[in-house]
Amino acid sequence: MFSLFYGLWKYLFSKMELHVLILGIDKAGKTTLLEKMKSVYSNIEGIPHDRIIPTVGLNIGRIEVANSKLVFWDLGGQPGLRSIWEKYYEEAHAVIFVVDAASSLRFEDAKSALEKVLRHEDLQGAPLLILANKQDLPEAVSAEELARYLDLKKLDERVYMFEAVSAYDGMGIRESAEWLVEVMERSKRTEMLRARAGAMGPGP
Ligand SMILES: Nc1nc2c(ncn2[C@@H]2O[C@H](COP(=O)(O)OP(=O)(O)OP(=O)(O)O)[C@@H](O)[C@H]2O)c(=O)[nH]1
Ligand SMILES: [Mg+2]
Repeated sequence: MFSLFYGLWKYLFSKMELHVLILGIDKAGKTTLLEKMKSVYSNIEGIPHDRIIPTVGLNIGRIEVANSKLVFWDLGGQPGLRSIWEKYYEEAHAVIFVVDAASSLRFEDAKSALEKVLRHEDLQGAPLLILANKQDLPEAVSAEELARYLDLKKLDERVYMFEAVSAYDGMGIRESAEWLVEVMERSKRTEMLRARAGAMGPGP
């Protein structure tokens, strides 16, 4: 009997969605990246680059990667909108932080925004994927160079990875999504969020 319930429990949890928060300062390429992810994984063409406008509210994208259902929350990165980010932290299984790797003048702004994200207690233990976006541009720095520029402290206990990507040509997109799924599926944070969702039940 126990194993029957345990099997059902595991089955239900395996069907649960994993929430990925896409953060980064304005113009980093978050929305363009989300559209590219959607087109890579669903074969449906995303919104063309030139029709994407700066995000003010929230864009939601759902994709399935290696049998896991992912829900992406893409928020606006303009300075006045960054205070909204923390409303999503508690429910996020992982964070993608997008950086425009071709705009070295904005690395300092990106670094302080990311440091603030990492200090927030509601994101404790959340795996972090830092993307050096716009690799199709000749001035873009590599993932290793970006890691040196950002020089992040206190990353030791967090599962993280830097990846070079281009939301235009799709470079690094599959590697990024597959890494995320793998780390989220074994993270303690996912276990904790699933247990919490299970304890609250399906609701009325
Ligand atoms: N060359 C190049 N340009 C990109 C890439 N990704 C995004 N862009 C461009 O960068 C600009 C900003 O892209 P968005 O996707 O709107 O950036 P965002 O991070 O969502 O910006 P906010 O919503 O304001 O926070 C647009 O002109 C995009 O076309 C990329 O991989 N390569
Ligand atoms: Mg946007």
